[in-house]
Amino acid sequence: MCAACLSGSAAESLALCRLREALVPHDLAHEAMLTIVWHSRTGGAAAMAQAVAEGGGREARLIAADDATPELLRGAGGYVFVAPENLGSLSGAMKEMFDRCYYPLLGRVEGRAYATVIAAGSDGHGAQAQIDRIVTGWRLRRVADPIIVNFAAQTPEAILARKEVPQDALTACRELGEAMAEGLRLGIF
Ligand SMILES: Cc1cc2nc3c(=O)[nH]c(=O)nc-3n(C[C@H](O)[C@H](O)[C@H](O)COP(=O)(O)O)c2cc1C
Repeated sequence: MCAACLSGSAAESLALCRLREALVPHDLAHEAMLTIVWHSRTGGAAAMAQAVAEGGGREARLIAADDATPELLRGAGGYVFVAPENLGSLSGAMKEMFDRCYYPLLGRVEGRAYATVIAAGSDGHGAQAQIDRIVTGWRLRRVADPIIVNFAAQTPEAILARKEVPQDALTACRELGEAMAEGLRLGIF
């Protein structure tokens, strides 16, 4: 079991570990044009990150927020940030990724393309606005409309349950990945 997953209950931690293993099949050393940085606790953002990567095809790579380094992010042509909203803002692991990478990349990724996908229980705009604010410092350019998928999870049971992402949301994520990869490949972004 990886260190990042040791905090929750045993069953929850094991499930998250499997999720991480399943979602990191790509060679992290490959300098892909489209880098999808993701964090997920109950599977919603993870499934959407996977769909973005499928759309992006060979030019896309998935990086779990815990595994993201300034070097890996610097090697990307564009970014899709996929994460849950927690307590009105970005989930802690995703915020930690920005805290860790922000200053090493400041002034080194200006003008690159980005987009966001947020998994939410009832809102999602706080997390999205927080990413927008952070990457304004990096001078990234939003190139696609924000995607927020609301799972109508507001009770503790619903919030802790594994999330099933609706097909139309997965399709939107695949199309986002496809459009971003194509735009980067053609030099439009
Ligand atoms: C501690 C915690 C706080 C949350 N706070 C919010 C919130 O402020 N707004 C919201 O829309 N959803 C909130 N949620 C719900 C999650 O965003 C939702 O369950 C989402 O599906 C989680 O994404 P994931 O399935 O990728 O882990 C919260 C969930 C947790 C565990």
